[in-house]
Amino acid sequence: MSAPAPFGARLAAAMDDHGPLCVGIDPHAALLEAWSLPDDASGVREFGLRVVDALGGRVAALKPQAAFFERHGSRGLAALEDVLAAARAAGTLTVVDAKRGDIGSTMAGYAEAFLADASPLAGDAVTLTPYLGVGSLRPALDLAAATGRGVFVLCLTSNPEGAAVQHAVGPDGRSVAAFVAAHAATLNAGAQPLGSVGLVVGATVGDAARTTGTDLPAVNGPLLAPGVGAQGAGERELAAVFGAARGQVLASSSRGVLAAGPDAAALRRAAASAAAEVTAALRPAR
Ligand SMILES: O=C(O)c1cc(=O)[nH]c(=O)n1[C@@H]1O[C@H](COP(=O)(O)O)[C@@H](O)[C@H]1O
Repeated sequence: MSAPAPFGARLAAAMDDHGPLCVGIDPHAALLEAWSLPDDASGVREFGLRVVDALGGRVAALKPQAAFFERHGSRGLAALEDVLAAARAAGTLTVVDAKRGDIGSTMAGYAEAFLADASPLAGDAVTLTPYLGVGSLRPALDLAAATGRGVFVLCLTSNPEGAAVQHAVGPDGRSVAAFVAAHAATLNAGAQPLGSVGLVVGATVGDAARTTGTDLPAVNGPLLAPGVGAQGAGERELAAVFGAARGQVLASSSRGVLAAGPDAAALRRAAASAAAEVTAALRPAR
């Protein structure tokens, strides 16, 4: 069997086809109630499958939030596996939002869980946290490269508390965010049209890329931008945060789209409207 195209190339094609929108699958207890689903593993499974059913083949990517499945234990994890399998069958890219990071030897275990071909928890990409050192992520980066998968490493997160860590300046005078971005840039060097080592940069971070000296265009990889919708960011914020890196951005919205459910047609309308908004911001007519 031939090796799959690298994640960056597959994502770039999906963004061209559907617009640069990722819809998060975040089965919060309040949303389960609003969708008349039980707050248990069967509820999160049904929630996820309905989102895939409504939006599979219509958006660039889906991003199940592992936390909301893990809170239901082993049955919740089985539900996440089923949702990932359904998205795969629908031909839609998935980002498993698990935010893992550990010392290298343990990181190899997380990498096997979320990036190995044989793992039922593997999507097309996984979110990673670099705060045990970017070098500690090596097992995940290697396995992602070997299997045609991708990663999104936290860089400038959408929450206000992130700045205290991410804007901090190290002994070499570089901010933590700039250091993480430079690492990704090295790994993505020469990749066409986009590398597979992505970063998370919230759509709510204002001018943080500039003030922290984080060179986003140089990353040459995808930039996952949560914060659209429920956290308040829209067209103006996206354009301001990303500037010359706009073409690399995969904007992400969870509650902003999910609140329209459970009706499939309403979910589709909400996703189409969010996709139009982020497309206007990120891919203005040339
Ligand atoms: O990695 C993420 O996706 C992420 C990073 C970040 O900086 N901020 C952020 O909100 N997220 C995730 O994006 C989703 C945002 O959900 P909404 O605020 O409902 O759109 C949640 O699943 C968060 O965990």
